[in-house]
Amino acid sequence: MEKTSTDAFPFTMNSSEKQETICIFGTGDFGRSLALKMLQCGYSIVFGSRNPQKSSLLPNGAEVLSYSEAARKSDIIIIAVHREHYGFLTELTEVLKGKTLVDISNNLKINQYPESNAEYLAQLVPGAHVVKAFNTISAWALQSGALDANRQVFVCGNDSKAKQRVMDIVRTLGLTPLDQGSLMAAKEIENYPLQLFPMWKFPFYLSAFLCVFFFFYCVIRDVIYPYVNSGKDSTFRMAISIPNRVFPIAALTLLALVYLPGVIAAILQLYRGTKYRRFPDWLDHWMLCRKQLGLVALGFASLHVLYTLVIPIRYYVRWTMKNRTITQATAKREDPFSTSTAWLSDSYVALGILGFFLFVLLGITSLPSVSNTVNWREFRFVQIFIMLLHFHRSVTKIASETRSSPKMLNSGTKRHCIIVSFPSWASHAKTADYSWSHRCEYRVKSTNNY
Ligand SMILES: NC(=O)C1=CN([C@@H]2O[C@H](COP(=O)(O)OP(=O)(O)OC[C@H]3O[C@@H](n4cnc5c(N)ncnc54)[C@H](OP(=O)(O)O)[C@@H]3O)[C@@H](O)[C@H]2O)C=CC1
Ligand SMILES: [Cu+2]
Repeated sequence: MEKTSTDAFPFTMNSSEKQETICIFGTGDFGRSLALKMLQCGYSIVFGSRNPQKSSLLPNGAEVLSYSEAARKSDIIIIAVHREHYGFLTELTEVLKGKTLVDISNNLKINQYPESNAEYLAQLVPGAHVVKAFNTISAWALQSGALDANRQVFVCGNDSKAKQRVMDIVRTLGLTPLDQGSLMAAKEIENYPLQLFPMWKFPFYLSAFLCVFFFFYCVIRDVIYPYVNSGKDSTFRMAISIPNRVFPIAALTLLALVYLPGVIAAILQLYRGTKYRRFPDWLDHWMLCRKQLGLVALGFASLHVLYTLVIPIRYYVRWTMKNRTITQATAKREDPFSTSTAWLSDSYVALGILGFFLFVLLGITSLPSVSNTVNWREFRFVQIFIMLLHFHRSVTKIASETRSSPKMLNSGTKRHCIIVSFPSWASHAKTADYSWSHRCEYRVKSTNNY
């Protein structure tokens, strides 16, 4: 075996151990980056290239030969060439017989070809052992050493010996190999890097839609309607009041959507009378992105908390309070302290805090590192508590509203339907900001919207 790398990287090369030579086909970005990394880890590198003389920017210590010459130097060959150019490999079938070919290629689109690139390579060079690896690692990450984000290398292949050798190399490079089984898994591995936040797409679009929809709904209700009705300019509501109503609605809707697919799945299983049948694709996907839905919901809930905390320092709120006090004083009206109202309002806020705390707890327990330490029953326990708190909170809220404004009782029947069907959602949808204490008139009108 040759040792060309010793001069370039004497510090990583232990003279007593003789590292194997690895052949890399293709002197492009990825080939060069991988070679550099391998040289640093003590391997000898032989490049195979169409133009061995013209190749430039190659790492020091690497040798460049023609494809067929390079292939003879090593029995592990990394194919750093795009799939479209694999054609030349058919001429090398004899040389490549019995060797390990590592397919690192990616495609531009998901399921671009009927068979995976690795399986295609195996068809082109029948005598070789094809192993899929490295495709999830980027050339940039290899060069800059920024591998903390993704150290995982999915490896699959039909020949277990060849696969084991590739996994050893992956380990030597300081990466974590994950055995994905036979070459049949290659397709999935190739699709993986093309999926941009695969499980986040649906939650993202859904929450964007919810936000936009409810924002405009609230604008029509709280800005345009009062303007048309009484010429009142309340555009300032678009900064805090309306977002603070939109966020909790979005949070609770998303939270409901976290639990809904489980119920649908259970109903479906009962209806079919078996659990050994696949769910429809939409349900499957929905189930798989529940954690993301939950985390987005938690994000909205946190925003809601922040927006709620600033309420007392808002000019509008301070002005309203001051004005009420002055009006009351000049009219010499009395407003005796009501312990029950104090109780209701305090417990309302307290339940909100506890509900949020448990929501955060649920978010934390759903993180993989934490959920491993929490068993399923403990997880359910936290979830059920959140549900209970949400429910209680909305009931106290409705109770306090009803007390603070006897007029509210008029629409009581309608509201009860809402309470039963969508407890906390409804309570938030109605009034999420301070206005509940001093906009009773207006609220009676708006409640009828639901
Ligand atoms: N860049 C990246 O971050 C990653 C790339 N990959 C995969 O690695 C493979 C190579 O990618 P990358 O290095 O970026 O691509 P480049 O275009 O930079 O390099 C491809 C190399 O293929 C060789 N080649 C052989 N035959 C042909 C041909 N007919 N036409 C053109 N080139 C040919 C060339 O080397 P020569 O001139 O020496 O013959 C060329 O340098 C691809 O399959 C890609 O999907 C995978 C993960 C990440
Ligand atoms: Cu709230």
